[in-house]
Amino acid sequence: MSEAAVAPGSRVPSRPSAHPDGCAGVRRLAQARIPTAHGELRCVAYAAAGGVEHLAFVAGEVSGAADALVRLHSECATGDLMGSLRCDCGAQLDEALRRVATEGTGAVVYLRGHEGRGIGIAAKLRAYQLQDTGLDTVDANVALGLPVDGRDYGAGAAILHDLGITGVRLLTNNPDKVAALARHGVRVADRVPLLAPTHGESLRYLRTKRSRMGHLLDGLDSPAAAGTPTGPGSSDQPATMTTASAPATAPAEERP
Ligand SMILES: Nc1nc2c(ncn2[C@@H]2O[C@H](COP(=O)(O)OP(=O)(O)OP(=O)(O)O)[C@@H](O)[C@H]2O)c(=O)[nH]1
Ligand SMILES: [Zn+2]
Repeated sequence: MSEAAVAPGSRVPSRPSAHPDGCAGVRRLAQARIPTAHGELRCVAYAAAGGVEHLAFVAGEVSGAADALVRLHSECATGDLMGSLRCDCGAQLDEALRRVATEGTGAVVYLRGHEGRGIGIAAKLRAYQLQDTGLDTVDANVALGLPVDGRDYGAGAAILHDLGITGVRLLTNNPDKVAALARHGVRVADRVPLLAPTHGESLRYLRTKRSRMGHLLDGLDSPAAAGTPTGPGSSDQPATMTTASAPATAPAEERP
């Protein structure tokens, strides 16, 4: 079934990697020490296919690690740079950096070219416009004739390989990301949930990720999250997202 054929409201099928047999090559370009609010990290820049430059922010000595704490973070200019509350990316990135720096070893790999789940920033903005007319994040991509999720993790796997990381504890709520890394030869020893505070606008997006993309997001139905006001102009006070079990009667999935 092609992604364009995803029926509205239905679960998106898992996507096999475009490169099931190996990792896209990357080339190490440069590195430098980067002091951050969470501690000192080493930033390594890589060149990948198509002229894309990825970044790895590394804490401590990871070479030879079989269970390094790792985040593969997809670029999101609106969330990561500008603090958009339409998604949880910015808060997830900050939390991942904090966790890796606190642990003292590990890496946050920042994957450029993943913007908008691979469709690019302009197309993501078009998708946002469609979402403001009622489509959810999956159907908006489909309506544009674009993949629901066009990301490939070959370069990410190659970067881990270059760093000498043989196995990871992966910071993610996305089981497809775990499977994709495994297909690229990275042993995923564990999946570590990465839950960010929810806001009125991101709650709808997160519920779609859970219901249609299989993301493992416990706690979305906790009273704090469910009670968060939604829509433009709503309070931007975060509702803490926890791993508490959901109540028996979950609110309807997002459809404005
Ligand atoms: N096309 C599209 N992309 C989005 C939208 N919201 C966020 N993104 C992009 O989605 C990417 C992040 O993917 P997510 O599905 O939020 O999370 P994930 O990385 O798969 O999973 P986690 O590891 O749990 O964070 C970033 O590149 C964002 O730019 C949206 O509504 N439409
Ligand atoms: Zn985002």
